[in-house]
Amino acid sequence: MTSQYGNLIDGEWVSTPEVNVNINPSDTDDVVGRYARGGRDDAVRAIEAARRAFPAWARSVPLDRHDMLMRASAEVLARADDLGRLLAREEGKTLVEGVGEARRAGQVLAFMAGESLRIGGERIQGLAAGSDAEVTREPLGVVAVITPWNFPIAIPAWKIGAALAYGNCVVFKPAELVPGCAWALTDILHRAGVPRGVLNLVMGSGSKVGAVFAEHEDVDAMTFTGSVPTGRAIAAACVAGPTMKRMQLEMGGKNPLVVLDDADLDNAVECAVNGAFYSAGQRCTASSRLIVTAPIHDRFVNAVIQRLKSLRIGHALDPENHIGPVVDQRQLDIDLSYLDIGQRENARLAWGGDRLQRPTPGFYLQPALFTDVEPGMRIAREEIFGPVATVLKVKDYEEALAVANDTEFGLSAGICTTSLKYASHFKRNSEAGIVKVNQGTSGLDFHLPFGGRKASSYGPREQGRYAAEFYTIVKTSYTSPGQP
Ligand SMILES: NC(=O)C1=CN([C@@H]2O[C@H](COP(=O)(O)OP(=O)(O)OC[C@H]3O[C@@H](n4cnc5c(N)ncnc54)[C@H](OP(=O)(O)O)[C@@H]3O)[C@@H](O)[C@H]2O)C=CC1
Ligand SMILES: O=C(O)CCC(=O)C(=O)O
Repeated sequence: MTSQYGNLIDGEWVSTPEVNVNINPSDTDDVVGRYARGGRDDAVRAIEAARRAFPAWARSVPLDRHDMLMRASAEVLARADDLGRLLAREEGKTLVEGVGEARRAGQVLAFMAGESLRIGGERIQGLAAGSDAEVTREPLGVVAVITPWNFPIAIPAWKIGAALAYGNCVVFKPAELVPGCAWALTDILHRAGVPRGVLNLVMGSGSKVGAVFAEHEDVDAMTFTGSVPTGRAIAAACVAGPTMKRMQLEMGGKNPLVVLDDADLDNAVECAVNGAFYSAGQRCTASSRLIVTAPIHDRFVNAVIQRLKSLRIGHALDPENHIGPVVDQRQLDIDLSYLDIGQRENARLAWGGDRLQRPTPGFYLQPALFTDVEPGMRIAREEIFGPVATVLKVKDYEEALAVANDTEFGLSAGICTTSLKYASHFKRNSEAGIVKVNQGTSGLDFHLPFGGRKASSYGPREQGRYAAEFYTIVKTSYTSPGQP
């Protein structure tokens, strides 16, 4: 049987003999669809098509790029309920989260449409008499987009939207677990008028399609979101060839949420529960380390547990549920192994961690809260990427800050406090790319720069106007009037 949903290469939908069967993690008997599984040859053909399309697309009229992205945005927004449903079905986010993410994808495309009109530069007087300099931005060429499964439509939209807005061609490889949203987004952009070869979708495995994108010399830049080990492997391949590729790598996190004695307890509990457990904790910005000062610790932990007891975990498409399944058996096994590791490290499993049975066969796990966690424990240092959070008790703000920064990661960090002094100090001294005060560490605005420090990120920021730093290359031109 060939695939029902093909790859888009050089403007044509192409099916493949190998098929990726897309399974619903809420109900493994439910087949979402049969998607193409391309190989190395498909990846090369896509890159060649993008290379051929680039000169014309680079010279395209900004208003045409704007209008095309706006048409795509309008369709994504108009179909947000259906796309959100598809997302919930293939990834396991709840319906509310899925629809919210689809809307965000539509909004980000509209923002990037505007960016295609706002690309600007500078004119600076040169040092020599009569010399003027212009600093302008040009597209890079062919950009490879490799995305993870946990934000199946928003991350592709913010990468592809930016790449196209600034005049680049794209070869796109989504995570194999979530081909549905990637296909739908590509189809929308294709019908919105993206010319032949400018956007190519190659669904297939990371080790085949992704590896070709990283190695091929006709790819000029790589934007990747995923795990740290994959990011490092891709980075090595991107610099190994004759032309080193520009890279933007967004990777993992082990994000701290500090809760001080003076915090508004209800708000702190909401930030913690939402940040750590919604989307089944499968966010690189998840609040997986809750760092709590001693006087408020027991009240906070009890309140979090009470809140967790009120959450319904079940089928992602049931609007009554707050948290869906984890994405697949592999992720479930990882989560369960960390529950075991935590208990062997003598942390206390204060709540949850049970494998849940529901009417449909799915990967359901009760949110788990560890207390009595020490900063050196593996559960406090390694990214789990599931509904498992740790509580670390600290003496005071100074210790909280030190523990918050004591990590190889640096994506997002939060603090719950009513003290301006501590909030301001934390904003200045947190070693994270994103700092939130009295807000959860997850849930970011699409018009603001997104990215981390340390092992979490490499290269220029994504999103907002800052995306131009990655997706364009600066040219400096000098002009003298010449002889009169
Ligand atoms: N910082 C951020 O912005 C975010 C980071 N993440 C991180 O992503 C991880 C979870 O996502 P997950 O999809 O499992 O991450 P992976 O790193 O496993 O995969 C990410 C993407 O890379 C592809 N890939 C895998 N191997 C290679 C390779 N050798 N060459 C090129 N591409 C390859 C995957 O393809 P395939 O599907 O075939 O495996 C997938 O499309 C978490 O660690 C999380 O923290 C997630 C979202 C946001
Ligand atoms: O938290 C967000 O809004 C999105 C960030 C993201 O991409 C992630 O957490 O995986």
